[in-house]
Amino acid sequence: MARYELVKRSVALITLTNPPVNALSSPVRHAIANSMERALSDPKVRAVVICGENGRFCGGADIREFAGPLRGPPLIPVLEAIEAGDKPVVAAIEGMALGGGFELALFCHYRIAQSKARLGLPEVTLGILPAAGGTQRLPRLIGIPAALEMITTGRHISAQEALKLGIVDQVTDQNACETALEFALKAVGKPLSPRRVSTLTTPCPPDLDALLEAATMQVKKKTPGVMAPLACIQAVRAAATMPYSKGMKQESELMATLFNSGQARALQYCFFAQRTAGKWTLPSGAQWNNSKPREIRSAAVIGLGTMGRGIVVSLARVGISVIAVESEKKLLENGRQMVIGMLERDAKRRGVSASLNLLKFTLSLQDLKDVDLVIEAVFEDMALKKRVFQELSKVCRPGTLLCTNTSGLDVDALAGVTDRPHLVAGMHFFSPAHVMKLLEVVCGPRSSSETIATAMSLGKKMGKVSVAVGNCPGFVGNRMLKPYLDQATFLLEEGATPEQIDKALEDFGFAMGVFRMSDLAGLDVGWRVRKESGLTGPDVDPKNPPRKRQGRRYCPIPDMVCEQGRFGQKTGRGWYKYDKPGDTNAKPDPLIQNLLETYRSRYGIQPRNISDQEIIERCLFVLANEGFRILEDGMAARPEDIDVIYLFGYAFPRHRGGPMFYASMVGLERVLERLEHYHQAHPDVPHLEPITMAYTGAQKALKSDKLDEAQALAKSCAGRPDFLPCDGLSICATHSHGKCFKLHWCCHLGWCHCKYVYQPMTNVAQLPSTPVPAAPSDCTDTIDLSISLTERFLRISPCFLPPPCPESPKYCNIAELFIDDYIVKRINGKMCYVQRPPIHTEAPSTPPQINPASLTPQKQHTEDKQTVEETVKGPKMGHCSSPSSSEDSGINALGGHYLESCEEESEDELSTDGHSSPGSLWDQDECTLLSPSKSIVEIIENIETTV
Ligand SMILES: CC(C)(COP(=O)(O)OP(=O)(O)OC[C@H]1O[C@@H](n2cnc3c(N)ncnc32)[C@H](O)[C@@H]1OP(=O)(O)O)[C@@H](O)C(=O)NCCC(=O)NCCSC(=O)/C=C/CCCCCCCCCCCCC(=O)O
Repeated sequence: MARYELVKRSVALITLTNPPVNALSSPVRHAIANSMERALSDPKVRAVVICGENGRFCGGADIREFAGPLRGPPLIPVLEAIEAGDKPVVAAIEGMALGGGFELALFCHYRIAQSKARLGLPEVTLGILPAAGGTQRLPRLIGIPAALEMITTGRHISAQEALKLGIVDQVTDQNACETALEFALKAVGKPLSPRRVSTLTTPCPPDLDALLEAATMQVKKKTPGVMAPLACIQAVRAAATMPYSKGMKQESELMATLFNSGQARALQYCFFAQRTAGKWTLPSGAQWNNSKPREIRSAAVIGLGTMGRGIVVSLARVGISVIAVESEKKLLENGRQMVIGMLERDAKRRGVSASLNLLKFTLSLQDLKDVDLVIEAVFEDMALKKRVFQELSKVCRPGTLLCTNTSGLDVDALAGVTDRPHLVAGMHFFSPAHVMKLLEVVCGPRSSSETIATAMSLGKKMGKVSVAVGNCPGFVGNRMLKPYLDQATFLLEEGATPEQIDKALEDFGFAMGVFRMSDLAGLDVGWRVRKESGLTGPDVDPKNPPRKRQGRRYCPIPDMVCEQGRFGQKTGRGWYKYDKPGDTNAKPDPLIQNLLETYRSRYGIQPRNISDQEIIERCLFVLANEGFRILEDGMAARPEDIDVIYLFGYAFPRHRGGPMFYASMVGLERVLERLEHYHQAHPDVPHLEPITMAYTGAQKALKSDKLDEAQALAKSCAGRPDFLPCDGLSICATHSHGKCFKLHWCCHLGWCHCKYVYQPMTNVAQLPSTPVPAAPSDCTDTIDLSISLTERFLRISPCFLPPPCPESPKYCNIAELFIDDYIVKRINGKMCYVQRPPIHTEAPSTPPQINPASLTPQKQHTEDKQTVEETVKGPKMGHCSSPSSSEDSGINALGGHYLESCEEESEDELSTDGHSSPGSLWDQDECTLLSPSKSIVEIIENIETTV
């Protein structure tokens, strides 16, 4: 965790060794403390240099540690020992010094930075503040205004800026460590007192109050409702007005408030969710670490509208040569000028030269024959896109990847008109494409893993946050947007105003409410989509437009607004009025108020007072509900992906974590209950129907496939602030992923989290129960299973049919379950919770014979799975096509049963062994995840129990 060396015979070199970012985990803090003690007590040592391995000084505190009880030596005393020592300590900063890493450097007496290094205090972005003295030391070093800016924004600065501000003493183009060693030797003998930042007086500007007040106003405007920046300002005030020790106390009190807040939890979740999204995974088993992307050197973009232009800029500025295609000379010329202007402005801003030489503009698709990848960005019209893809198929060399920038059309239908469906994928950019960070990479059923890997890697190269999604109308983001918009307009019908709804959403944290956002985006876009999908158009009676269309509630008000030529900001009128077209200052419009009143009286709707709570619940719970449907349909791999899409594509407030995380913070049972309540009030709005009530068991992948992915996911969740090991008191009825299943991590409010199902956990205390009749003492029908339950599901369960007991007991259950007093079983297609009898005897017997080869954990493609299952010795399950049947049935949070895919009479158990501790599991390698453990299976006769 830290290496200690004596170099140049008199300098102690302490190297932090905690890849990938040398975070200050407990062992690292230990190692620093020990190394410093050793250096200070060794008479040979005259100076100390601290650096980080692999060219990275330190990425700060280990954020994963924030999730659990704080262990190990506290950071501040460890750092104080550095400053207090009587030997000069020099920080050699390469790569980055962030957060606690930067604070570590501030405790050193000198700082040397490599010229490419970045420094900063990003804690505020994690919902906390720099609580290892950062808020007290930085103002003392560089003054209040500069420190305030760095601390409240979390901005990373360059080494040069750090030098200018007086944070570092020297910047070098050479190796920072070598330079620091030389520097340290020269510092020996010089007085250390002036180098101790804690002893400095904060330069206090005369207008301190005004400065802090202005900063407060700015923060409130920029991040309304977010606590951490405000706490940062208070801490910085303490640096200016209090002695160091009191300021430190204030800093730690403010930290304590933030540390346990939901906002901190949400923001830390966002940090990890963003990184998790890059680790894409497909139902086929292909994923980020087993699929190789192609290198893309040349690309083409078809269509130079707003989207096409943004995509060209995004490609060219990362060094990819681009051929831009338009259909008409005038459009091409217009597009060329705009693209060049955009690239020049972008280059100026970044202080580099514009890469105009990478661009070529053409009217001919023939010019695309040699490019590596094409992104089609023509008008959102399926027939047009199909023509383009047919043409591309003829023109481009056989290996060229063909991507479409559609916002919701069927990518597979486009793939189908080409000669290379496996090389077709969607790349859904968000407008403006050179600014917006989100990219949805749409995987069609025929897209190859190489195609997806290439699109994901290209997105990353372009600086996008790329998320792999499935191919369904609207993909993930726009599919969820529809029910959200619907709720907003239904609320208008029922009595709310656009201002009221927007205010509630803005108070929640959105930068813009739904109606202001729609005005900005343009109302005509949605109108056209509704016309194309047959929801509105000339056939609709304009005087009396029906409020139910295509079998569900429909609000015609948006169409009526468009019919008046009100398309939003661009026309100067929309849901609001603007002083002139293009203006952004939205003002309530009495004409809209009028329209709403007339509408309501025409349909006999009695307007009612609608609370902000109802607005938030209906708009946001329906969003999460659709998210759960998307997970269920397998169109997103995990809730993090959905949240990342909403954070980066739809400006969901980051301190709320995203719609899925927010729902879990509210409490999923509460969300379900409210959805049910609203659905009862509005039964003609299917999107309000809670997902667990509508569960259909859509995933059909083989069980072994699911388990592999669940394992990988569970492993990746270990130690994260938003996921905790199962408390053992709750169970997931569908999966029976109890704590002993070794696969299960639940989100902090009790939802079973795995790739395929996101199921509520039920507290055992709330489970209905039926006592189990005592097993006969001479029980011969008990089998000792010397394999883990995971393996049993994967390989062994066929052995249990027909049951080994000649008397053919009707029901099977596993005695050692994940919850002490309960067993879970499926009886006649129903999940039952059965209470264990008070005294229980186990009679081990011979384990079933297993083909050892079949126990090797395998990640394989679907075709291979059959082979594995065929190697299992023993009779096959007669009643259920795969051992995955447990995934297809269960009991939901509201106690309702839903159908399973097995036959009605099937009787198999759903349970786990009882011996795992998730905490220790993740240290093991992939193979031991499936290593055998003991479990007892009992066959119990004739239990009459239903729930
Ligand atoms: C710029 C980066 C560092 C690197 O970027 P990049 O190269 O692109 O790599 P990434 O993909 O981002 O990251 C690679 C992997 O590393 C993981 N990672 C990165 N940083 C950390 C970290 N700091 N901790 C843990 N893990 C980290 C990342 O997840 C990737 O993992 P994986 O490959 O996906 O598995 C970039 O990563 C970056 O920006 N990192 C974050 C930098 C940051 O924000 N640092 C600040 C951290 S917070 C901090 O330092 C706080 C300091 C104050 C400490 C004070 C402690 C006192 C606590 C007491 C509280 C008392 C309250 C008690 C109240 C009570 O209950 O009573």
